[in-house]
Amino acid sequence: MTTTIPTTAAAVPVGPGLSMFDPIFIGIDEFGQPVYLDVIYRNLLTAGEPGGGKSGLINNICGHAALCDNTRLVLFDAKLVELGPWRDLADAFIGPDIDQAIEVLRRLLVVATNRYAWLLANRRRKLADGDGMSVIVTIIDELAMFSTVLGTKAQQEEFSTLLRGLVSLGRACGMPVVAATQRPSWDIIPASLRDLFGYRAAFRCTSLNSSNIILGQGWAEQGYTASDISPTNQGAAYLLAEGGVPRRIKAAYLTDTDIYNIADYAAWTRRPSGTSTPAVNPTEWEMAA
Ligand SMILES: Nc1ncnc2c1ncn2[C@@H]1O[C@H](COP(=O)(O)OP(=O)(O)OP(=O)(O)O)[C@@H](O)[C@H]1O
Repeated sequence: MTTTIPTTAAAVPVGPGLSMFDPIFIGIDEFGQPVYLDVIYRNLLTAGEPGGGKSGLINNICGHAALCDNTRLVLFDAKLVELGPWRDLADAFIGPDIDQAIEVLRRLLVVATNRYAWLLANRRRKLADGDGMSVIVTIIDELAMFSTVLGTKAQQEEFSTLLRGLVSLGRACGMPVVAATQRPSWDIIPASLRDLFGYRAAFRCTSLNSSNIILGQGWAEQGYTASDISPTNQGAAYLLAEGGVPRRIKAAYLTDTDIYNIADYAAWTRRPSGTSTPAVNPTEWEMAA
């Protein structure tokens, strides 16, 4: 009997074939059922006190996006270490630099505007799987660093205005935004910004008011408050999906080793000889649709 040893594939499919249009697994609910998010059409805001588990949730999204074909990452992390493991496969990785943050947001808005022109020309309202256009996922860890700490007041305001623009435009044109903050207060998350996020995850908060700032006014009074999450129950949160009722979840947790392993594998699948070809030089990345 003759056996044929397959030759090494010239290109390994990403994922394989994983897409941002696929539901993203992020953990389980209180009945042990898996919880999935459709981040492609809904931005995600995650907030809660330090150590509550926000980064865990964000890393689940990053891991999924990193493994997806035709998906690009734009990462903002003033602390560098939270999203740092994914930096090699990101189109842009912005550290504690408000000028760069503003510049990149401006470019993203240009891309979003171009995509709307494309949608209009094609008699469409939103991007769909199969359009062939890349999904650009923007992830911001510690929103407050860019909107209240780094730079001048004018720069912080410009950052916040541009971000508001991207969050409102991005969802229909394949450019979702995921943002996290440790400071659930009105100056960081005004209702006008919060309400643009179709998903909101409230990790442990110190007060009913903080929980309401994330989920929306009135939920704490109805019994849905992240202040009832035990400090030792990291990764537990209330997740609200637009139009629904907050749901208690426990985010899946990736250790640092898991994260680096996924990031390394994803970077390998995205190598120029693979099926997905990122910009050769991140400074020359071409985000236009
Ligand atoms: N889903 C989870 N399951 C079990 N443990 C978790 C989970 N999420 C987080 N933890 C534990 O809690 C610690 C803090 O989590 P994480 O860094 O995600 O919190 P955070 O809210 O992002 O904090 P910070 O705001 O300081 O960045 C982790 O190092 C881990 O030990």
